[in-house]
Amino acid sequence: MKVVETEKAVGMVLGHDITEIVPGEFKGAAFKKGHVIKQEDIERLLRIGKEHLYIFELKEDELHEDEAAVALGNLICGKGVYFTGTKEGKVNIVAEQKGLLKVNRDLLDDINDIEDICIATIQGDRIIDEEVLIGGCRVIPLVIKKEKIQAVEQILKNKGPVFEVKPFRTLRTALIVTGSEVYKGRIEDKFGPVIEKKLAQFGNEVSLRTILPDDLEAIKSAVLDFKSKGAELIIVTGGMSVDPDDKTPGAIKSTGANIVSYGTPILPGAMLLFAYLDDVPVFGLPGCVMFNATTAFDLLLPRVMAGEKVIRREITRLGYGGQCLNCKVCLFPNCHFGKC
Ligand SMILES: Nc1nc2c(c(=O)[nH]1)N[C@H]1C(S)=C(S)[C@@H](COP(=O)(O)OP(=O)(O)OC[C@H]3O[C@@H](n4cnc5c(N)ncnc54)[C@H](O)[C@@H]3O)O[C@H]1N2
Ligand code: MOO
Repeated sequence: MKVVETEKAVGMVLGHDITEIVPGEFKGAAFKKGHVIKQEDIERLLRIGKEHLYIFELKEDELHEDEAAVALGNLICGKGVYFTGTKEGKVNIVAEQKGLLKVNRDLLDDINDIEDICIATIQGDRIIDEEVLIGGCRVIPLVIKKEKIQAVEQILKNKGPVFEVKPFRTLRTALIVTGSEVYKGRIEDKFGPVIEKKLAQFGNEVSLRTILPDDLEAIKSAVLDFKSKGAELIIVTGGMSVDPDDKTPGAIKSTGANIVSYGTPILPGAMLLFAYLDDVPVFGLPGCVMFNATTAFDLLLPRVMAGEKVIRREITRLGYGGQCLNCKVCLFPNCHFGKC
């Protein structure tokens, strides 16, 4: 550490806490060790009686914690994500827009494995609103070797960033409500409104719709017909389990759709079917999606709406964290459900 005249210390790093006492009002650290001295600090420092300061001397190959946090923020934040100014050596990572939060877990782990680097985050693959906190990053010591940040750069090269928020798309959506009891008017359709409400979260609505009895051929024809009419997302409700009248899985299969998963390791929602008819995602939704606040559908729909192709292994992995606790007040997505 070297001694520097206070008036010449702008931009330099304070080497120790500076205590200020104003009788009857204040006693405490006016400036903390590690603070980067600004022009507006000079008068206050002189009023505390500090005409000279101990200053940290950063070597050529070192970065102050504030600079390091900013360098990290620049490296790890991708599209739809920004980071705030530094406070006590840390920056916050925040969503710039509403969308699907993506966190590259492998890159995150590799970076956090570097000693003295810290990135904390919420889990990804969930809806995030604009201006919501995603995480924070910082380095641990007050000064860090530049090579540590260069190591982060190397990890991310051609692979990064760690964080991204993908905007949701508008998809021309078809809804096929099945159930002879609904078709024949014995009961009112309660599934349709639930689906509309869930789609509305993404600014999406139902463009094509029909109500059908539990008839395999009728359901199959409707799926193919809506596909030919330009549906970009097809949702079929009801008839998904094991009763003789449950025709929906067979009907979706008979369209030639590629079944990604029928039987998801998620509760509620085990009877959900997810398929692609060419590139069009097709959901078969069991009755629980109408009844429960949160199900397998809420885990997969955000990814589909962000334009992601969902593969079987990704659904398989959802078993870990796939049991909803059916809390009295549902906090989803701020809970473990679907966070593998
Ligand atoms: N023996 C078994 N029974 C059930 C199983 C099982 O594995 N073995 N799974 C249960 C699970 S889990 C669920 S979830 C439901 C799946 O239900 P489905 O998708 O087959 O639904 P449905 O049988 O068509 O209807 C169930 C129930 O919901 C009413 N419903 C359906 N659609 C509508 C609508 N559009 N509007 C209003 N009400 C609707 C329907 O009338 C029935 O009361 O199966 C469990 N059973
Ligand atoms: O699996 Mo049902 O599809 O859980 O309630």
